[in-house]
Amino acid sequence: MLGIWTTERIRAAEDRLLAVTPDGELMRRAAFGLATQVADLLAETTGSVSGRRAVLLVGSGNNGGDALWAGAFLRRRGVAVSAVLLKPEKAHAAGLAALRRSGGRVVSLEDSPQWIDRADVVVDGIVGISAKGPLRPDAAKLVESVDAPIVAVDLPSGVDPDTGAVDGPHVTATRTVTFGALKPVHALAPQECGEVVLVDIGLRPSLGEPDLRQLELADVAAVWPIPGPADDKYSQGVVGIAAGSATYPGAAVLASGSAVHATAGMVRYAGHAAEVVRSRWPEIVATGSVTDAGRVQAWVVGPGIGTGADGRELLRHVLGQGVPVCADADATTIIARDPDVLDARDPDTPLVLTPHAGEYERLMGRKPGADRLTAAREAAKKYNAVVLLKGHCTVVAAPDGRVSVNTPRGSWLATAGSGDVLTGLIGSLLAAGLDPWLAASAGAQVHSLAGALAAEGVPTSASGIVDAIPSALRVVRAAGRSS
Ligand SMILES: NC(=O)C1=CN([C@@H]2O[C@H](COP(=O)(O)OP(=O)(O)OC[C@H]3O[C@@H](n4cnc5c(N)ncnc54)[C@H](OP(=O)(O)O)[C@@H]3O)[C@@H](O)[C@H]2O)[C@@H](O)CC1
Ligand SMILES: [K+]
Repeated sequence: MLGIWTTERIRAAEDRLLAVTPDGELMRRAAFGLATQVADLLAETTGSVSGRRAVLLVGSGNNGGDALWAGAFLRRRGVAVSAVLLKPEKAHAAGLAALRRSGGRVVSLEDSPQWIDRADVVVDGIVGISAKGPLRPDAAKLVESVDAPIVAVDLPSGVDPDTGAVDGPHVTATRTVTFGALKPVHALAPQECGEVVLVDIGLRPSLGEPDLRQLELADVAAVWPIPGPADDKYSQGVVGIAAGSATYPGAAVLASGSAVHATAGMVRYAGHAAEVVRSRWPEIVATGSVTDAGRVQAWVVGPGIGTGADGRELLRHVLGQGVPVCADADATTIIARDPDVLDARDPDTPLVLTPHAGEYERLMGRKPGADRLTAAREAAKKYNAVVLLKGHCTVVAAPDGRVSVNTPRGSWLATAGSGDVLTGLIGSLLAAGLDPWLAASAGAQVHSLAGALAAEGVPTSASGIVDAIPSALRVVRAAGRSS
């Protein structure tokens, strides 16, 4: 599991480490790692390093200092380096001196276009973890004129370090080289960061527990229930699906199919779409009502059940069964309109809510806003539930403060019915007894992997995502074996 720390925590850890490290040492470690990555990118994109041209965009802080020191290291490898200083009077003095000693050139803002035009690579050292807001006009103009691949120092300038929010001009990097630890921006703004490379500068022991986590496929493999010799259909978990209606059976078919593929456990369906579900998935035991569904170890409730009195009663019944519940779609709306429905739930019974931004607004009375980590955390606290906040990056917060982020593999999940598939996955994992935060986090990973595999570069459908779940699980298992 990858750990991610907020900039406040990073800064505190850096201060502790700086106090016991010779002056300038951390920056030189960071800059050496940066220079190596810039040289590697030059080799990859042009076939050589020596004789190539790098332009450094240098802001007024230590981020610019990293770029200047890296420029000095690149000179040793024969790269022609020019630095454009956005605020010459505030440029990092030691870094600038090192660059000058190494034979690097400093060019004025006015002269910069001719150097930027001829650059093989541009290094973005405009601003790092002290960034506030989008790029300022002078920096924005420079960045706009760049055609060469950009290596971002620590993070792409103009993107918020703690939320990944983009609210105006910013850098879109080919590669981002960060130091000491991952920051939220790296998980929340994958398109702006490009490939993220972490350079070790010895910070990890000073950091403590991460603020945010990102599951790797090997983590998913470690928790995903795979039947062993002693397992039967019950020990893998029996999941109940209360979804869909006679008029709209699609949600029922998708959530049920997803559950069928997710684990080897048994799937029960209860609702008005029983006929359709049975004919599509003969392995499912389908009945007309949740009251005669039989024993289940977790419920999926919500997609397509409607938001009227029947839907409300259905939700109440399911919440009162003392087993984990994943409440989605219409169930979220019912809870938002009538939170008393949650009285049916024993507070110790795990509940997973899976709102998109609109449902979040209904639940919380406000939009999630740019800080989606805090938004998800607050909803998790308020509802004493695991909250999976959908969006380009899916954030999963638990009431105990744990948060994970699932960085997408493209935009393939933006298709009708995709959410029903996710709910089915999470429900199956809950039935298998997984911790609800892990169930939601692992479900989101497999969902996005199945989406990418189903799409293979062209738009796919929710049914396509269901069909790709076995392939996604094979990829997950392979990652588990090779880790
Ligand atoms: N500490 C360490 O040991 C290590 C630190 N390291 C490195 O230091 C970096 C942090 O450096 P930092 O704290 O000096 O600030 P940094 O991010 O460079 O910003 C500087 C100034 O930029 C300005 N500015 C703000 N917003 C802006 C915007 N939108 N657009 C344009 N400009 C903007 C604002 O100044 P102003 O112009 O307002 O005076 C702000 O004060 C970190 O990311 C890592 O790269 C590594 O070397 C490892 C060791
Ligand atoms: K930067």
